[in-house]
Amino acid sequence: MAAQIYSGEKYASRRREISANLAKRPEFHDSKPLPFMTREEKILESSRKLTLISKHMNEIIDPSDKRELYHLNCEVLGIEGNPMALHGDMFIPALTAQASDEQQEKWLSRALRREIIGTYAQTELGHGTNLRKLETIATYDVDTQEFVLHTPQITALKWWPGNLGKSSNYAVVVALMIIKGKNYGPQTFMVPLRDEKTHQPLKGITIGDIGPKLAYNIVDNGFLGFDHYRIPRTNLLMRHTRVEPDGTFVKPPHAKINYSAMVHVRSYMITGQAIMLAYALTIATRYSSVRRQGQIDTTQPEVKVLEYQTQQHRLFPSIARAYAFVFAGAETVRLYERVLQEVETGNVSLMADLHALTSGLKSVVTHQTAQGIEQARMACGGHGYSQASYISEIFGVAVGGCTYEGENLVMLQQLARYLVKSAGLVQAGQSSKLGPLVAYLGAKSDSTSLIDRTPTPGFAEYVKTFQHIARKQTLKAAQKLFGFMEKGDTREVAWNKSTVELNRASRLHTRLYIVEAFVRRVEEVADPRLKEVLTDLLRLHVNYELLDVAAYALEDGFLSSSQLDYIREQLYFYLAKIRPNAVSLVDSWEFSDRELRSVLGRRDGNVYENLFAWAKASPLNKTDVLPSVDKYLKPLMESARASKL
Ligand SMILES: CCCCCCCCCCCCC/C=C/C(=O)SCCNC(=O)CCNC(=O)[C@H](O)C(C)(C)COP(=O)(O)OP(=O)(O)OC[C@H]1O[C@@H](n2cnc3c(N)ncnc32)[C@H](O)[C@@H]1OP(=O)(O)O
Ligand SMILES: Cc1cc2nc3c(=O)[nH]c(=O)nc-3n(C[C@H](O)[C@H](O)[C@H](O)COP(=O)(O)OP(=O)(O)OC[C@H]3O[C@@H](n4cnc5c(N)ncnc54)[C@H](O)[C@@H]3O)c2cc1C
Repeated sequence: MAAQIYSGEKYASRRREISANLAKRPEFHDSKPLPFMTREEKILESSRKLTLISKHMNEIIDPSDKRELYHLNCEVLGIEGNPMALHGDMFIPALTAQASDEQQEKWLSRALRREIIGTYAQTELGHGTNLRKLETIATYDVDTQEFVLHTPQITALKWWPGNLGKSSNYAVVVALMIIKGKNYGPQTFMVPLRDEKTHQPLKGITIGDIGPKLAYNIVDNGFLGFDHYRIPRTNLLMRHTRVEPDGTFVKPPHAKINYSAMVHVRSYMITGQAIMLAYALTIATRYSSVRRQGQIDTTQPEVKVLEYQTQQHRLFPSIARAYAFVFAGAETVRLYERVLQEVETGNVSLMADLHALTSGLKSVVTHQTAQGIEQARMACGGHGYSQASYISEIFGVAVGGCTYEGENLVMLQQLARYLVKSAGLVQAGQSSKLGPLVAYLGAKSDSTSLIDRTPTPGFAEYVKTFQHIARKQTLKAAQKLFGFMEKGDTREVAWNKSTVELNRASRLHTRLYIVEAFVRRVEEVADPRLKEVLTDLLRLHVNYELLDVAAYALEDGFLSSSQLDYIREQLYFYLAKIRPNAVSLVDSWEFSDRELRSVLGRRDGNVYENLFAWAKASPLNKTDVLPSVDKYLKPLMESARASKL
């Protein structure tokens, strides 16, 4: 099963080898539990381990293999980030996709060797979503052939970029490019921030950390201001866009080609989110198979809480989603790599499809992941609320994905733009022009769903029902938009009046895609035992997801209430059927205890002993009497006692 999750036996077994190798190297392990450290201690500890990784990486992994590096980072550094997180996630991808060969020789090679540390500085105090209104300006000075970076007002301060505050000495900075008074929109520049030897900020640069956040606090998200700060013309990233010495602007082959670092993260983060969801479910499912509370049969001992249907309903559909997301994530990474290669040859035809797909997936997956993690925390009762479970940290890190790389409701609108165009083609009788991701929009629905109308409905009946729902909502939302426009609204006003419906269409389209990705993967599985378990999980998934969106199919009679009853019964049937495999389904992700960092979720199942040992190690228990008691509480009680006398 691990080979299914990790798209092949090769990487699945490499993960095991890497974990086994690290188990023998105590210097790579957390020196104490992360929840017992201050933010400063965590950053120090993470930097220590980062240095070890840089020194010994070649002995443990193939550093050219992104996935091996990712696993090494998960084991050693964990999810709370590290001082070079953005270096790998965005700085290197931005240089790879946007720097010219010459620039890559100068900077990318140094970045890969970790001679310099970089980040991606785009968001500002006043603007994150609307990139065209960024306020940092890069004005071209033809005389000196330099760009002058400037922060004209407080809202123009860069704000949020990861590792900007304290760790990075370079950044790919996004600024509005002005040449001879003309605004050429957001462009990307390579900008030195700190002296390479002293690490002091360079003259003209104001820089620092933005303070603690909900989670992800090892990362020093930062602020950055420029005071007429000059960089050479050749620091504009010029793989696709160019500015000649005389200020002539040479357009890229696609207007949004500079957004590639964002598309990179959106493509990879689907897998990252699936893994975080699986972390939380591993913890909660293992704990639920140890925790005993209450009885189902009063003549029998107390049961494991995993026997309760409500507990299964709380956890198992999310287990299915974690599998679905990791399968969908593998597809987005494949498409991203393909588009990256094609863009190199000047072919930008798939950029819009990739953008639409990743915009929808990032939004739906992060939202459902956060929901699933929070349910997993609650499924652990009181102990879930303790940081010993580590689920609160997993939640905090994962839920950040709803905001970063494009606020979810905004990114759903990006997909909606694509869907509306596709709906326009259908309306114009040009369905043959629809791309493969939206071809279903041009098909005709059956009059009713065939679920429960055939002896054992196959996945095709479910897929058709999801297609019907997504098609109906897309065409309806587009019609609403077109209707407002016909009545005289501008497109923008009409769009704003239709966005709740449009975003619904985007979610339904994306959920259909996720179901299809799951079906595609299960169909490929050859091993019959594996296929049976995955088929059960997929059946749970399709029934659960369909129930969740059934209102759309009930309102036009595509599904009847008796079919809905059938879907509910199927759901309950598969909850029970999956129960014996539940622990194996989470164990199949093969997370080591070090990677999970959860006292509740450890493989040995000795929850109570482990919890007690953890509590005893809490910094508050180092002494029996705290200074706060000596200083305040004792005098308070003493004076209360004295006044009574
Ligand atoms: C192995 C496992 C690995 C796991 C790895 C996990 C990684 C985890 C990493 C965690 C690190 C997190 C770090 C976070 C970093 C950041 O957050 S960086 C900042 C991110 N910021 C954003 O995402 C901003 C969101 N805003 C936008 O993207 C844009 O402003 C916008 C909303 C898309 C609008 O852009 P604008 O330029 O104003 O567009 P318009 O002029 O309106 O045109 C829209 C048309 O452009 C098309 N388009 C937009 N983007 C793209 C694109 N990227 N590619 C192709 N096309 C694009 C869009 O479709 C519109 O087209 P039309 O409909 O045809 O007009
Ligand atoms: C953990 C984390 C890490 C980050 N790392 C980086 C980084 O490394 N580099 C970097 O540059 N940035 C980074 N960011 C910033 C992040 O990319 C932005 O916060 C994000 O893109 C959202 O933009 P915003 O903050 O401007 O939100 P806003 O756009 O202000 O969103 C506020 C609300 O307005 C709504 N809204 C905005 N525009 C529209 C619209 N057109 N239609 C309808 N509703 C709208 C949103 O849906 C939301 O409800 C990070 C953020 C976080 C939380």
